[in-house]
Amino acid sequence: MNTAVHIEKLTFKYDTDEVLKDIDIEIPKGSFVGILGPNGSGKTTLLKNICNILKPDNGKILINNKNVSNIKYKELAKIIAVVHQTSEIQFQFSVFDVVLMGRFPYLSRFQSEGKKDIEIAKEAMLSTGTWELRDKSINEISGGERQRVMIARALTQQPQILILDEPISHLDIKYQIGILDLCKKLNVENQITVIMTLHDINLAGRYSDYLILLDKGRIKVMDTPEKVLTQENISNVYDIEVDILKRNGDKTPYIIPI
Ligand SMILES: Nc1ncnc2c1ncn2[C@@H]1O[C@H](COP(=O)(O)OP(=O)(O)OP(=O)(O)O)[C@@H](O)[C@H]1O
Repeated sequence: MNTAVHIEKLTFKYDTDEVLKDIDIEIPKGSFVGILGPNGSGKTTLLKNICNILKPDNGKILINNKNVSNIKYKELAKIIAVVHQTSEIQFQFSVFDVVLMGRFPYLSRFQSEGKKDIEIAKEAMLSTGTWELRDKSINEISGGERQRVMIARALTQQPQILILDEPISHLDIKYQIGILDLCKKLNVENQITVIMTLHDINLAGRYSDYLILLDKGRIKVMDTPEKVLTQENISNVYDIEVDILKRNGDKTPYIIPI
């Protein structure tokens, strides 16, 4: 298998308690992977370990078969782009400048962006519906608009792997579907590996090739949505009773809490 991210025997703790335990995952290149799990189960911590913001206490993470801790910052930024749950930007940058910052891995220290960089940023903004916001200050747009701007910045990095932490949490239903459709299109047409955490189990099932279900820092199961979204798995991990529905001709199960 051609593997984009290979995690071997990873454990991680912030203080004394292990937040991630014995994590073994292989994410195939070009796949769309959804990470599910209750609040505090370790989803964000896992994403931060994958992109080298946090260092594992044990085990290792290979990106394109190279240990992530040995990949230089700018090199890693050409491979992985991350959209965090919250993103503080202190200065009054324009939305366009923030998106253009996504080109930093491709520029040397004092080099400014050229025509090609500006074109790439514009294209990313058009595809995320943020081009109209370009002259506004980044601190004067709504939470949902900001979320789309941060996705545009990540696309401007032209990554091989796109990591998104709750990318649709502030979005209305139209933009939720719009952003997930866009990620799927990038995934299918450009073979970008997409890894995202989501709280919406049904949307995660609908878009993902594989789901990872985390439970108290451990992997309960990683498999296709059909195999992960079972009454047993959901009630064990979330402690709720659910019904499973399937629409005609649709393989993906739908979860309805009882
Ligand atoms: N910076 C930190 N220092 C100490 N503990 C932390 C820190 N960040 C998270 N934790 C703890 O680690 C555990 C996992 O947190 P994490 O944010 O990874 O969970 P999550 O699954 O992403 O949760 P959510 O769905 O609420 O976003 C939680 O118990 C949390 O309290």
